[in-house]
Amino acid sequence: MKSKTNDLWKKEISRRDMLKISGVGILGATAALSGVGSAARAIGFDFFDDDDTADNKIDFYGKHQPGIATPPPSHVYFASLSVLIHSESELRDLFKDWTPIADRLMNGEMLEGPVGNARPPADTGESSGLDASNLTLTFGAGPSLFEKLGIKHKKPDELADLPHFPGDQIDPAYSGGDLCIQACADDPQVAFHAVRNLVRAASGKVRLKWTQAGFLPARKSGKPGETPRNLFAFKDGSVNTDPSNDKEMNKVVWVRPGDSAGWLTNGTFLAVRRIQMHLETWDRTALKDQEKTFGRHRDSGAPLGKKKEFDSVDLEEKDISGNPVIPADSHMALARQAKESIFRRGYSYSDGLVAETGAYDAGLLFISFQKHPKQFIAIQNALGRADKLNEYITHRGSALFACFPGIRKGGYIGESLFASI
Ligand SMILES: C=CC1=C(C)c2cc3[nH]c(cc4nc(cc5[nH]c(cc1n2)c(C)c5CCC(=O)O)C(CCC(=O)O)=C4C)c(C)c3C=C
Ligand SMILES: [Fe+2]
Repeated sequence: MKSKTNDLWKKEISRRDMLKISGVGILGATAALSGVGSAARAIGFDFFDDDDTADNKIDFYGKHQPGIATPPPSHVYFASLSVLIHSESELRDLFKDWTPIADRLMNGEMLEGPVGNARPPADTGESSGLDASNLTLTFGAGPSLFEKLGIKHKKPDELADLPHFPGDQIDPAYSGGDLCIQACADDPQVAFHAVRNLVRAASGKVRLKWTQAGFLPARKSGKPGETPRNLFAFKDGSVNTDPSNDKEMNKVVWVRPGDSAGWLTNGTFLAVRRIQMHLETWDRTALKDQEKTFGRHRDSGAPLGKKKEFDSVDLEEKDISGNPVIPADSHMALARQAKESIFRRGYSYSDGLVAETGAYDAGLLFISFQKHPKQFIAIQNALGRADKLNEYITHRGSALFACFPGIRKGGYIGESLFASI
């Protein structure tokens, strides 16, 4: 914290300052931290951990979790976890332990603890010298969590494994999970480091189930605000929910009071699909067929028959032979058929080869946020049945998580879940 110490007048104090004052040392063991937290609260101070002066830093605290409406940095490290604990109180302790760590990671700070050559360093260390890199950490709970912890009564009904969709070839190795951590950052090493250190701090309480790294074009190499291209070279995200528009986000993404379980208010549902894209087949496909597949021009991103990316889409328009200009089986036409909206925030991935075929194991780590999973399900049902794009893709991984509301200063991850009955 570079400048917040004199905010004592405002009754705000950082955990680090508090630790210094109490002589515990900077961010010691998390057990020590929670003790200091109570001490701080007891004398009337609120936490004020966010280091607003840190470089390239996103706020950890707020009404909604970061990593949803915040601009997507160029890398993701997505981790699905299995819990090894058995009770709600153990989960609460885990989230209390993770909170100051997540805050510190998002401030671009190294984890600190007891030192000495005879023990492993407190921080795994690979982000040493790197800044916060716009790291965001987003935490979610999968349907299986509630059963494992004996709290099925707290599971929102709509939080269930996604159904089987036509054409799915789902591999359990990339599916499900009790918890998820979505780490996004402009530096892939920062995203990886964050997950690694959170999982390490929870040793014996969670283990990794599956992970997936992903990427977007680096923000600094493209024109600002330009829609990124996917691995089929098409602009992906031209029509999407606008994360800066609160009205739209409230309609499409954020759970509002009465929409779901009360504890999920201001949270959302995260659907994730690991979708292999058959690059070899695509690269043998004529440009006009590629464009008919999406219903858009490749270079401009414009709807077929139009000039500019954001020109309006007219699915009724016919060519001189009376055929639709935008084919009815194009990805865009079918995605619209469901008349549902979602907020897409996916990343490309490339993971070596598929052993059996020697093909690229590359594609889209599709991630969407919506206030109810039925929004995603309706669109995927429409696509799964008839999408021309299905000739070029295979869905291989699938999971659904309920992402907690944002974390309040002085609070902890998932707090509302434990306050609910
Ligand atoms: C269930 C939801 C969706 C999945 C799964 C999905 C996979 C997928 N999409 C592309 C590439 C593009 N998608 C585009 C548009 C688009 N896609 C969805 C939903 C899913 N896509 C929606 C709701 C939309 C918007 C439709 C509209 O209202 O116009 C586009 C066009 C450009 C754009 O608007 O973003 C592309 C390109 C791939 C490659 C893929 C799986 C690998
Ligand atoms: Fe799409």
